[in-house]
Amino acid sequence: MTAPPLDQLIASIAVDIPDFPEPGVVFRDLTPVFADAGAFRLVVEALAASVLEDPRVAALGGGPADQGFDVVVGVEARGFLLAAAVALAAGTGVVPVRKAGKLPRQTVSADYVLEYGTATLEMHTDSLVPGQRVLLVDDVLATGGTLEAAVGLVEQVGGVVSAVSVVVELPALGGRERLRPHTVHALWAT
Ligand SMILES: O=P(O)(O)OC[C@H]1O[C@H](OP(=O)(O)OP(=O)(O)O)[C@H](O)[C@@H]1O
Ligand SMILES: Nc1ncnc2[nH]cnc12
Repeated sequence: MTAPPLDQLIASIAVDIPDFPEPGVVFRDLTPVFADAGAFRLVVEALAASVLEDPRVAALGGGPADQGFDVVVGVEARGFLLAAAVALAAGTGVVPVRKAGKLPRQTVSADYVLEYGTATLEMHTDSLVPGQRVLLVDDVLATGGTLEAAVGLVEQVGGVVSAVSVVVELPALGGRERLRPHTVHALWAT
């Protein structure tokens, strides 16, 4: 039996929760995907390969062995589950974008609106080397408010976003358009 395509595998394991965390929101719960050893490995490997496999960003590469990014940046909290694993698979380090008040040294910060609320993200000002190429990772791209804020922080501290990679994109909410001109990779769109 052949394995299903990755988007079908993710779709078959993820769970939709209507009206969570507020009425009208369909929450895409990916925790069962992360809990499945085989699916988690495939997801992590696909995210790590996402820049390399995209001809649009081939120009960013430094040679055949170059994967198109130097470091992985992950967004608290669910993005952390992915970012550390992707960095390990890619052989890079990992840098956190955190919710407000968690980082101990000098930070840049950005307020933002997401599908079901508002929040503030922060990043250490010295967390990236100027010019360092970043793969920005999160679990869900909904309105794009979170990742737009994270892109802004990466750029403020001198990073260059190679691509934004997520497990699931909700295209009806327009996040991809909001992140233009940055390249967005999604393993599943629903
Ligand atoms: O595209 P958007 O509309 O901005 O929504 C996407 C964001 O929402 C979720 O995070 P949440 O703020 O719920 O935090 P969590 O990871 O701590 O659960 C998700 O992990 C993304 O970061
Ligand atoms: N519909 C949704 N499901 C899961 N996480 C989200 N983050 C923002 N919108 C979401």
